[in-house]
Amino acid sequence: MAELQRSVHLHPSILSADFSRLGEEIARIPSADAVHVDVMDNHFVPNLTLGLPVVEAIRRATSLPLDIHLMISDADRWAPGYAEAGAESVTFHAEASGAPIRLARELRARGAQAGMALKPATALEPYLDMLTELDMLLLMTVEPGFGGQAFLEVVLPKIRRARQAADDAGVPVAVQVDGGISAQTITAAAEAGADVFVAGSAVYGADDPDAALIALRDQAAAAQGSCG
Ligand SMILES: O=C(CO)[C@H](O)[C@H](O)COP(=O)(O)O
Ligand SMILES: [Co+2]
Repeated sequence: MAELQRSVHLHPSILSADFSRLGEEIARIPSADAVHVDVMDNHFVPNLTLGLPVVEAIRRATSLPLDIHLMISDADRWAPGYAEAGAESVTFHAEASGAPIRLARELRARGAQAGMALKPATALEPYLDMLTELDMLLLMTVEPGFGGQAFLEVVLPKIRRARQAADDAGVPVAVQVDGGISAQTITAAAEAGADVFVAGSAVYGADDPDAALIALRDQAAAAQGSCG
């Protein structure tokens, strides 16, 4: 089957922003396609960030779409609340869900796009037959839990297999990558077939975060165009 028409989306992660003034920090990235919000529970991952009340406050502080990345245990119980809070997409980890198909359907029923994430070492193949249930598949390119880590090139073949499987099946699922995305790594991820890119330190570590995200998005689009 012919490759689906793709576009590039850049989602800055506020994990690398100043949490004491989140509203102002989000106002520095007006060109973002969505704001990536990392929810960590100090159980699924060894770090603690923020939860539903803060996501609700962020929802009020910006008109940008919210891309919620849940790194929490018992996703079946907690994820639907984030859809209710007005997130455009809610991504749960497959490793934290007992019923991923049911959860994806519940997220869609509550008006959010359904995303499912896989840690670097989690196999893709057991989940390929549920791609139609998903709007987005997140392939982690670092171990979840912290920003500023190095991109794991070992995930590149999994990105290629996911893109190939989606294209072969004609499923319009986005393939998101998260972790270590920068000017040094985004071309390889785009060439492998990713189309949604999360970048935390590479955006908020720049003097001009909006210029940085635009440059990253342009770089990914050029890479995608050169291999399409
Ligand atoms: O989910 C995450 C960590 O678990 C973050 O979204 C990710 O690490 C972004 O930060 P950076 O671009 O600095 O790697
Ligand atoms: Co994330």
